[in-house]
Amino acid sequence: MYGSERAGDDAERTAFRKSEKKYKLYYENNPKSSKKKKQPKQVDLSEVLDFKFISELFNQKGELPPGVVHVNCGFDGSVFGLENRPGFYFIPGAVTLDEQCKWIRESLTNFPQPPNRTNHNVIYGPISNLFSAAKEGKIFVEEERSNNDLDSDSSGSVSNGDCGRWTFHEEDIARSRGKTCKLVPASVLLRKLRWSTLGLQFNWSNRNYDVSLPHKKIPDALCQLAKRMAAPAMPVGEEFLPEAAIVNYFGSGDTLGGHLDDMEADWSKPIVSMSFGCKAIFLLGGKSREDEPLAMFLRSGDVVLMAGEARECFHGVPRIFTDEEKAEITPLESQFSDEDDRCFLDYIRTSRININIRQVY
Ligand SMILES: O=C(O)CCC(=O)C(=O)O
Ligand SMILES: [Fe+2]
Repeated sequence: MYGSERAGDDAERTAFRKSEKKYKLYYENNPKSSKKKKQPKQVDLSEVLDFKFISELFNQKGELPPGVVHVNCGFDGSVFGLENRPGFYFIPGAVTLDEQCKWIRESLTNFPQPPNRTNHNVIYGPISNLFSAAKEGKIFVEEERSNNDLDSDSSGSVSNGDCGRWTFHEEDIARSRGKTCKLVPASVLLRKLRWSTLGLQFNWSNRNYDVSLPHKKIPDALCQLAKRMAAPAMPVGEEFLPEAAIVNYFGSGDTLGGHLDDMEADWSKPIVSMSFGCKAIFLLGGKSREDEPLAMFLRSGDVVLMAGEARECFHGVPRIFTDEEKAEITPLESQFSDEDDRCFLDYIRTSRININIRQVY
């Protein structure tokens, strides 16, 4: 479902796919000799629902656009729904700026730490301290393997079955070994980090939760936040129990293809999906890929809930906006203005992070 995967021919022609193509990032064809930075092609955003604007209009005048409803549920802040998508909730600006910063930091430092798995696991095995290695300009080096090296872990380096042993090194040491070993800068690996999983670990090959994989509980503060956010979509008298979370990382041009999240047992429980960093377009389709999806903006701090019938709706993220004006992260940038936070600032200026939290059983 990630951007690099190819959809089949039939999938190419669905209403959902057409919408994905409409909003996807394309560049203008600059003449080859031009030294100018690549310019993104302009896209018509007039049909994209903007819940920030909807919320402002509702608070000022009590007005709502056709098809949008205000949900009266005692939540501290406005909650909106869609007439023809029961179980879908949008809470604009639900997460405070302080909390946004906290979860951005956690998503980059602690969440990708073993035993949590990331997309890098299959190639490199578990990687510890990727963010600090990137910050320090380190290089990941594959050591030459001898037979008795395999699966030994005494040096603190990583070994994972068929993967070699990879270790972070200072640049000069790494380059001196570069003639015989594979090298990957930590900054490249950080850029290519696409997901990490918290709590019960999701196995992407079998598309199920693998309870036999080692895991840590989701941090308590994140559970508390998710419980509070889930409330508008919860059956009366029940409490949301966060058991697993997927953290998605998007750089410029990255997409999340249309999909359903159907591996959880009880679809009456919501998926709590929180957005951080650059603004994105979210597509909410229907139960078939043939149904015309609705496009909406997701900004840093927005929360989306998908419960009940909305759990059966295709959805995805065809676009994030990384240009200064459209990313809408000025308040976040000022929070990361300290010199020590430079690396967070650099990352988030061109990235989006989504944390979606699930009750599995
Ligand atoms: O990034 C988003 O807003 C959506 C993420 C999502 O749908 C998922 O991880 O299943
Ligand atoms: Fe999803």
